[in-house]
Amino acid sequence: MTKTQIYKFGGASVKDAPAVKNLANILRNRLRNNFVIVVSAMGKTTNHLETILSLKLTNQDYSWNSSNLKSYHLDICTALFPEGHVIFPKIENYFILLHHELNKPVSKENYDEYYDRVIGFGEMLSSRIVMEYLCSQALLVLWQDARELICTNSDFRFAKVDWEKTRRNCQSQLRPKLEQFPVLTQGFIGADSSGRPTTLGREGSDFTASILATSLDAGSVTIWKDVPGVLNADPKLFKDTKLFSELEYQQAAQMTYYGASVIHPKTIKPLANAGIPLFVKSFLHPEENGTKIHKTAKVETVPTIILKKDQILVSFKVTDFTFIEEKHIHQVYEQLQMLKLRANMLQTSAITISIVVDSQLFKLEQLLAKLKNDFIIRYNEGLDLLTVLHPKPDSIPSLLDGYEVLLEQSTRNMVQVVRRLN
Ligand SMILES: Nc1ncnc2c1ncn2[C@@H]1O[C@H](COP(=O)(O)OP(=O)(O)O)[C@@H](O)[C@H]1O
Ligand SMILES: N[C@@H](CC(=O)OP(=O)(O)O)C(=O)O
Repeated sequence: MTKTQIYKFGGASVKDAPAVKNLANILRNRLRNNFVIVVSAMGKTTNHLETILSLKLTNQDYSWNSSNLKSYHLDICTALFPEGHVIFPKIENYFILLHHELNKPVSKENYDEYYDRVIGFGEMLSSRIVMEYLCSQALLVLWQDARELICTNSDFRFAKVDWEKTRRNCQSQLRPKLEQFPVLTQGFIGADSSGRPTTLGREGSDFTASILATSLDAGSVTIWKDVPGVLNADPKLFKDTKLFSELEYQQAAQMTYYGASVIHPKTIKPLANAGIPLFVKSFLHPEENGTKIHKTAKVETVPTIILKKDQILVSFKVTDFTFIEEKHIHQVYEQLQMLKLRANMLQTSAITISIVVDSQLFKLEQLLAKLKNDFIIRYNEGLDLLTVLHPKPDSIPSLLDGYEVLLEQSTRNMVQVVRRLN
């Protein structure tokens, strides 16, 4: 049997009815057996579910938000299906289940588990709609609940994959189906060993494609995006970007590590280990080659700009007239780990440790509470972290025009700057 091929379609590629039709057109001449399709929630559904969750958490009314979300999905269905189609009661049913979950109590203590029970509804809705539409177009696919495949620990919202169990599930449950029909499943979601829903971290559907690929010894993974492939900067933020036709696994992984959001950072390593190529292609121009990420001797040295927004710069100053030692860094990192926060940048001086972290619900206040007795802590919110790989002398100044620089760090191959709009 030929090797499995995996296609992943993210939120932008299923954001409305024309997008779903376009997805079907992409599959029309490409679909065959031994084919897995991974879909994310439609458009910005996950963000909307997060809004509903935070309204619920703060005892505010979310009925307007949830009825909007329902109308959004029903409007897409109205444009795709004839009246009376089975999809309509299915969507109604998902929203009944969603409200059932939302009627349960939530607190800061059970928030992460609660979040994972609710947030996966986006992927459930999307995968049902896409599956029904493909079948209505004579593109027969089987629907698979990803929570029966992707086995994780119970680290809710940031669950870690149990690779052995996931591989066993894929081989025993998915492989026999794939011999008959292509299978469509959800990205981003999994379940722990007790069957409780978990998620792999925001934007984790790319990672799902990679997990399934390694568990099935796939031939390739293709992720379909609204850009021509991987570029040397986000084209929505920067002009005159350049497409990489190919990238070495490590170079692509490095870009994602610093925040190039076109690929989820965990996606590449499993594929690199298994030698499975990753294609990033445009769903708007599917005939174009896009970017191939694979084992290659080619080293790209084009200046590459990565911008992470909504960053917080936190500085910890020792209080006892000593200097910064390893134990202080350890203390800060220990708390970051407990809070599942990553330092996107770290700088130490004689008496201060400065870190840059993503802005995340509750996290800053928890970090401050834990460390306020040992350090004088100051922070600045709403910052940009700019990383330039392979910078040229003229790469940086224009990026700082109109900005104040709060922190800067450079090596031979990289410059990182924390900036704030003047
Ligand atoms: N270096 C880059 N090359 C291409 N796109 C990038 C890059 N960095 C960021 N992006 C952004 O990534 C987006 C695609 O990723 P994403 O929105 O997560 O897709 P989806 O959710 O549909 O899977 C693009 O629209 C683009 O704005
Ligand atoms: N829907 C989830 C998972 C995901 O990966 O989505 P996308 O493929 O649209 O980035 C999220 O928005 O986080």
